[in-house]
Amino acid sequence: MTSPPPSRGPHTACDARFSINYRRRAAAANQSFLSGPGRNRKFNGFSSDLASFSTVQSNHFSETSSIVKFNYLDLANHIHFAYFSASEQSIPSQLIEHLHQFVDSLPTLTTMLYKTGAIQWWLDSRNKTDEASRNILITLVFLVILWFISLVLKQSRVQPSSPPGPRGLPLVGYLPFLSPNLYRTFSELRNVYGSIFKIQIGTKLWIVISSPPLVAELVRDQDVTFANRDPTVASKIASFGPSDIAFSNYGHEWRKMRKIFVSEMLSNSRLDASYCLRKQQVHKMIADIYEKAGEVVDIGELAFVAIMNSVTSMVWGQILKGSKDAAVKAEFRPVLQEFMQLLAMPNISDFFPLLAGFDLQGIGRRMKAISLQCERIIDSAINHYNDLENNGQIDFLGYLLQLTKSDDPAMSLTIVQVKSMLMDIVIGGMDTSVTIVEWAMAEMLRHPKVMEEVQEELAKIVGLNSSVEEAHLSELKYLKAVVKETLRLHPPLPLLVPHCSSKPATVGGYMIPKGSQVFLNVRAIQTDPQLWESPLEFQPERFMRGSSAEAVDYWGNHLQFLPFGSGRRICPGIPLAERTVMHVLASLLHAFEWSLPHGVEFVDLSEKFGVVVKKEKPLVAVPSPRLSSLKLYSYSD
Ligand code: HEM
Repeated sequence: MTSPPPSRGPHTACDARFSINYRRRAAAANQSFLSGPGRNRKFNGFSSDLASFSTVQSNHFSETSSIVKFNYLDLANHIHFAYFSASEQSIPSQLIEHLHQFVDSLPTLTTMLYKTGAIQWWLDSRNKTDEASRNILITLVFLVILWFISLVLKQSRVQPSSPPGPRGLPLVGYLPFLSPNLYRTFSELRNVYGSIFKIQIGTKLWIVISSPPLVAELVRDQDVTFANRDPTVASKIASFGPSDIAFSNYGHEWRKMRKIFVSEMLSNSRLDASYCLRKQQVHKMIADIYEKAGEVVDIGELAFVAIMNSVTSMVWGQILKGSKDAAVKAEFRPVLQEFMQLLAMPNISDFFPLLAGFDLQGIGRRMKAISLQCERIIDSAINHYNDLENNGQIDFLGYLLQLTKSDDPAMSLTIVQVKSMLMDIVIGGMDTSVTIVEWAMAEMLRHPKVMEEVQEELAKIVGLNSSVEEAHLSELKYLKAVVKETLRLHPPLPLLVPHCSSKPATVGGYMIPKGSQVFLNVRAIQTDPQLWESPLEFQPERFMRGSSAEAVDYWGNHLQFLPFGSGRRICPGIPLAERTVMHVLASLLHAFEWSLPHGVEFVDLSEKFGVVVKKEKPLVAVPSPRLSSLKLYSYSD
């Protein structure tokens, strides 16, 4: 073995260039590494190794041709640069570790090669053949190292893992294990898999989320990505396409319809203007109940009639009068009931789109028939409007029909959009509001002290010689707390309306593929013991002044309480829902004392899962009048 060549003083220009580059990059890399926990140790180790190695070797190499030195230093420089770039990307820690090990071993490897004479051969080579072999070798080594680094970089781009979830059967996935009460299945799976899990149902991937931080990632950080819908076969038919607000994808037409809905149709001024229509229906309900004082009445049924009448009055005003109006309403009710049932039915066509053409359960066919009936009812109202040119009625239908003639593309609607928006009000607004009235009354019958307190508040604010008006509602703080507590324990849509991802996204560190259906389990969040004290107790006081949840509202700002959702898809009907539910409840409790029928000892709170989660058994109770004047119970058309 020949001894190492002696040092020949100062470094060449090439060394200097390497040294400047090296120092510049090392400084930058150090800075970057210092910002990442636990990385600086390795990097500093590597840089000092490489620096000392480069100094030692540059002394040894000074005897050899500058090409060799250039090649070697350039190679080191490239490795270092590639290593640095690799480190800049978020490479999984295991890969980083491998890369560190490899780079750390470079000086040792080279010393080994030197000792075995390989480098000496390289340095000593003088003839052309050796030089060519040496250059080929350098190129090969360089290529191998680049290949290794590119492999590491490629692996670093491995997608985050998919959320945990139960295994299903081949083809059908978890479908056979779903209970009709989806909420129950989701709660059981949450106990096993945590706040985010996936379920494969046929070809569909469901993601279920049930913690406020994950909800925030969805409805705040990535709201647009998750603002799509994946409507079922039945809901597509029901929403004419879909061409409505509830089932259309996020996009220009959806934004336009929603804007018209929120800022025009449900604006405070328009709701104030249509108050007389709602008020009439509430008075009619009180008069009807008075007729049955002392008898057992079905509260859900009464609320349904009052709310359906007030919603349909707002939708097509008073253009359908007397017997025509009564006939339409009588026809509408069973149609609506079947409509809701079909919407809630699990449909094979939704889980296996290839089978949709066969409509194996006949849900599509039945939904088409029901939708036609609804369309016929809406058409008959539209025809009346067309007959009564300039009749001055500016209810929802009149207003929307005007927009079909608008030249402004930002406001113009097609007739199909008008019909589907009317259906949104009827479908979205009716069952939800009726259900909340029924649950609130059920809870108050179970908690007579709460009912007493609401009635005391009503007596104080409204007085026993007046009827409740919408103007009183803002002062009824305790009743509002009762409504909030009911929405917390019995949200009508406990899983909201499923959202759908328009592109791949990451939530909670897990990969959510494009087209996944995402369920936000708000009911689980609203009864989470880590977020709520005594979460299963009905305690409206928790929302009253001075209590922990005093400031918690349902406008999507507090992610522990989301009965109407949050983000772009939040329910646009809150202003109308608030007025309707509060007015009906306040009137029922102000006008009557309520007691359980003879022989009934407790109120059963069992649930029936559907599009809306209702009471399984109808709520029945006995009313007795409590107002001072008979006039307050009278009603005339
Ligand atoms: C107590 C009564 C109500 C409750 C609890 C309720 C709840 C909800 C919920 C949870 C959503 C889904 C939000 C989401 O996907 O993130 C929703 C959507 C919707 N609600 Fe309501 N709602 C009520 C009343 C109303 C009323 C009165 C109307 C109509 C006047 C209405 C119209 C709609 C519409 C059109 C959507 C679809 C919004 C969209 O997809 O952009 N809702 N509602």
